[in-house]
This record gives sequence, C-alpha cells and structure tokens, in this order.
Amino acid sequence: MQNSVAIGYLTLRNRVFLAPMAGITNLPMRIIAREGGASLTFTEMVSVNGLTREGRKSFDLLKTTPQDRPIGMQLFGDEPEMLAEAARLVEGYGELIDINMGCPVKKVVGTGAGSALMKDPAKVGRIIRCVRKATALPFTVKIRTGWVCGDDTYLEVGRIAQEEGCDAITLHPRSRAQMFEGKANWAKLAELKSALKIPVIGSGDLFSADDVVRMMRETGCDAVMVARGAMGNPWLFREALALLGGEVPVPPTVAERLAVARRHFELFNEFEGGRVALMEMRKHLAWYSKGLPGAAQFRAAVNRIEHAAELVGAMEEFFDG
Ligand SMILES: Cc1cc2nc3c(=O)[nH]c(=O)nc-3n(C[C@H](O)[C@H](O)[C@H](O)COP(=O)(O)O)c2cc1C
Repeated sequence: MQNSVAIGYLTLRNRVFLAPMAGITNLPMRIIAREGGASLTFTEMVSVNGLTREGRKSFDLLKTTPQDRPIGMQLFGDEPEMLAEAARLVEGYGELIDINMGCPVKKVVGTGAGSALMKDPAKVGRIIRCVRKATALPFTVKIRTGWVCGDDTYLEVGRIAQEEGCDAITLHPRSRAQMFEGKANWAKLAELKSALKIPVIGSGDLFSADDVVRMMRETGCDAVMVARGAMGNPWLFREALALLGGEVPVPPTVAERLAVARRHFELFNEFEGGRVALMEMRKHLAWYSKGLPGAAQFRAAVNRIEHAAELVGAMEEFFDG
C-alpha cells in the first residue's frame, strides 16, 4: 500500500497526497507537505471566472516551483465551456487538473459551483465531457456524497465521471448539508470504490497515520488525501508511509519541529514577503504548537510579534526551551 499509484499517465511515488485547502495549501505549505512525504499536492481552488478574465490573483494561486511538482490544479466553476477554457489556459502550469465539486461554502454554491453540482449529475456529465476534450492532462473530480443527506448522488456522479473519461475521482463522504459535522462515512467510499474501475481517492477525517491505514484497508481506496490533519503536522505523511510499509512510525523530535517551523517561515519569506510571512506564520505556529506545553502563551506572544528576528527567537525558545 506504500507503493506508487497511477492517475492517467501520471505515476505518483506513493498513495498519500495533500488535499486542496483554500487559504491554506499555498506554495510554502505544499513544499512542507512534500518534504514530509506527500507525493502529490493541489493548489487552492482557482476560479475559472478569474482565470478566463486573466485575473492576476487567480494566476498567482498557480504559482509553483520545480520542487513543488507534480501538482494538481484545482478549478471551480459551473459552466462547461468556461471550465474547458480554463483547463486549456492552465495546461502549462501543472501536471493534473481537478474540478471542485465538493466545496460547501455559500459564496461558491451560490454560483452553481462546488457541491451545488452534486444536485445535477447531467450537468456534471456535460462539464466532464467538455473539459476532457479540452485537455490531455490527467483529469480528476473531487466530490461529496450529495447535496443533502438521504439524497446521495455520488454513485451516479462517479459512474458519469468514469464514462466521460476522468482518470480518478476523490470522495469526501459527507453531504453538503453536513459541512464538516459528524463523521465522514467511509462505507460510502468503499461503495464507490467497488462500483468503479478508475482509481478512487479517499478524503475525510484523516488525523493520524493510523487513520490513513484504516481508511485504505476498510475502503480499498487507491490513495488518500490528508487535509486538516496536515495543518501543523507534516510528519503525518512520513508516519503514514511508515505504517503502510509495516514499520513503526517515528514522531517528530523537538529539533525537527523547530527546523520545520523555521523552514516554513523561510519559505513564506521567500515566496510571499515579510509582512504576509509574519501574518501567515501566526496561523501555522498555532497549529505547530497545538497540544504542546505552554502553547497558549506562545500563541499570544507570537500574535504580538512584528519582526522576523523576534519571531525566530520566540520559536527557538518555545520548541527548544
Ligand atoms: C479550510 C479548508 C479549506 C478547504 N478548501 C478546499 C478546496 O479549496 N477545495 C477542495 O476540494 N476541498 C477543500 N477542502 C476540503 C478538504 O480538501 C477535505 O476534503 C476535507 O477537509 C476533509 O478532509 P479532512 O477531514 O482530512 O480535513 C477544504 C477544507 C478545509 C478545512
């Protein structure tokens, strides 16, 4: 289970990916996850409206580096032709195209995109047909179980995705109405896996190496995507890979925590610049320090810091001290 997996012509060196997260899986976070062991990462979702109107902000979200490859570019929109046009525009920016059919937030579903598409499998079919014609890149969709509980469309959407030429499908087995409440229903992931021939990627409630192994065993899914569990814990990837390979996972040492937090800050400085780096690191340091003694005081101190050198000092004191 630790071995490679193919999505279309793209071979990934292992089956543990970093999931797309808007506002979080930017370039520094993706590099950190990759150095932790993730074999594939995704951009934050990018609006096809923005891309087709040549919005600089939308193209900025596709910013990547050679060490951040292979990368999946996640698009959101609801118009088949616009999604196809966006797929053509981004073709040179990454290795895989994914369409977001799972986002539950009002701003997105209000436009007919994200999980609103789970209400209309016929439209999903038109979108996939159109995008499939537009790009030769490996192409996937990421879905939820349906719009509301009791009105599941994931099996129908899954079959359509396979028939129309998707190379893989990711399921986060919650309905749109559930948002992030309750538990992800992994039995539905198992059902989708047995219904399809294309690879099925599992998402939902992966917070430890043990969760990753259990999801793969219980559902038979071909790969997994870690989302919230990777925040402040990029060691989850190496721990999961160790456990999948029959080895005992090794938790991070204090020195590793400090080294990775420092590296994360350096990456933010390199790619985003000073002020953004400081602001972004506040969020990540809250995650890196979660559960450690003195975390609350550390967070409060970090939130007052205005200079890079001071932040590094606070990190050294907290993780090393
Ligand atoms: C803050 C946040 C932002 C997210 N943004 C996206 C997104 O842009 N595209 C997407 O397909 N899923 C997005 N997701 C969903 C995750 O990719 C994942 O499917 C979900 O969080 C379940 O996995 P988890 O339990 O491991 O967190 C987001 C989740 C969170 C918590």
